[in-house]
Amino acid sequence: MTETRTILVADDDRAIRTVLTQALSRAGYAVRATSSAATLWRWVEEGLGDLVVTDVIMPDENGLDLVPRIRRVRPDLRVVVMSAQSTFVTAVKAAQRGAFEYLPKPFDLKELLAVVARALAAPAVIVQENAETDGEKLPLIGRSPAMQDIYRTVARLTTTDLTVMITGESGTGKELVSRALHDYGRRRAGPFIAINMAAIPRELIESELFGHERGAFTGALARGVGRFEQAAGGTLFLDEIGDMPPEAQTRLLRVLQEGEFTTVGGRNPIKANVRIVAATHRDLRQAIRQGLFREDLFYRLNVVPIRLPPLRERAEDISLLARHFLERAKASGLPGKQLDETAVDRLRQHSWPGNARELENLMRRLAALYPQEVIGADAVHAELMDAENQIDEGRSGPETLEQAVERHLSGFVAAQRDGLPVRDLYERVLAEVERPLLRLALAATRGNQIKAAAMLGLNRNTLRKKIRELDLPVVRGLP
Ligand SMILES: Nc1ncnc2c1ncn2[C@@H]1O[C@H](COP(=O)(O)OP(=O)(O)OP(=O)(O)O)[C@@H](O)[C@H]1O
Repeated sequence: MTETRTILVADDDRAIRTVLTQALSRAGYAVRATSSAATLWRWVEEGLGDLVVTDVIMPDENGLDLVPRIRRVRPDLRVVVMSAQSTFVTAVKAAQRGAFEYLPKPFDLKELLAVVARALAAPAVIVQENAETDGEKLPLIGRSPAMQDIYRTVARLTTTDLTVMITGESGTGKELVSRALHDYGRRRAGPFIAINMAAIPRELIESELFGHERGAFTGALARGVGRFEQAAGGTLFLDEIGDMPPEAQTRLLRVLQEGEFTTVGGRNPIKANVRIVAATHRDLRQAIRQGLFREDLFYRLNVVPIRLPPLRERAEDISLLARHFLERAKASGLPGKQLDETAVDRLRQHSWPGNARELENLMRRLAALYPQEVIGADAVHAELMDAENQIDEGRSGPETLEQAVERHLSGFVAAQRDGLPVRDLYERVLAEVERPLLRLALAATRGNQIKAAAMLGLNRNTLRKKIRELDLPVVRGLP
């Protein structure tokens, strides 16, 4: 029989102690629970317990302050921190002080039990205490579960130098997250250097990244220092990595493999000393299938992926963010404004294709243009409509597929509003797109399913299955 493990629980809320004690006992652990940090500390000093689960705010001491002390006297004793103050800074502090895991309250018991099991099973590693970042100013706003997951990941990453790949639509905060990784990470004393692949002429990207020797190309009058060298000791943020030209991709891959680089026109290898954070709004897997992005480079960069959800998937963050942006606008010299509840409701109805950046711009406009101190739904609505009209007018060139689909679907949804309930809409709409797509691919390859599958980037069996499901005619050699 395996020995019973003992969990030490500290929380000043009796209800939480009861629930945790019951759940952990039922799962086969012995439990000791207390409401005070002092008692927890005494147990730890006496050598009791195999794991600590502690709250942050307790009447006599902050649970986070206990973590480094616990780790000093009992480095093997893992600590799980729970907190209702579920902010980015709490998550980072818990990670930096050596907590094994951080659980934002409320959490579900299954999650807690999984964390407890993991903590007890994890091999004993001595977590180095990391120097602390100070300040409570929050770099990232949002309390949605999706953001909590991101805080936890970012917090854990601040104690490592692992390469990170951030994906997300434009304006979701990719640059902000990369800055937080740097500002709260081990390299924060070093530089943070950003380079945007989409903003630099393709032929200059290699020399921008790696530097060049004098005379390496026409116009290279002096030696140029590249971003890799500038970022030494710090973080290099490769923005819009999906837009990197193929030659630069090959060169970057070599740097990641070998840990050193040479300047354009140079011979002597220079040791790379950067933490790389890459970001993209593109679907890189699709770019790989299209032969536009190197798969081997992708795997080198995608060591820890972070996906930033679009704002419409975390509507509960909109009001916090909006108020945060109004504060920022005020700090930059614009008049201070409040939003009333109707304004917040109207904000929640919008789909935010430009994500947090769009919300930030809207808040700045409201602060600058409206005289009243309290902003209501009317002002928000008027500004949203105005921005939409401007986009429509400014739209040049042919309509994109996405726009066409959206136009079509909004008409469809509006027509159904008072009619019968809509069913299976997702399947039906996808079939509408899939059918012409497959038909065209088959026509273009004269019914050759191998070629059509390659063209579509689909597996041959998947294509065959889809042809059957969509009831498409199979014709060979035509037209
Ligand atoms: N969670 C957040 N909390 C506070 N501010 C945010 C948050 N997310 C985004 N912002 C703000 O929104 C703006 C856009 O964010 P950012 O530039 O990081 O987006 P991005 O994903 O890098 O965009 P792009 O892909 O267009 O470069 C910035 O001013 C940023 O400070």
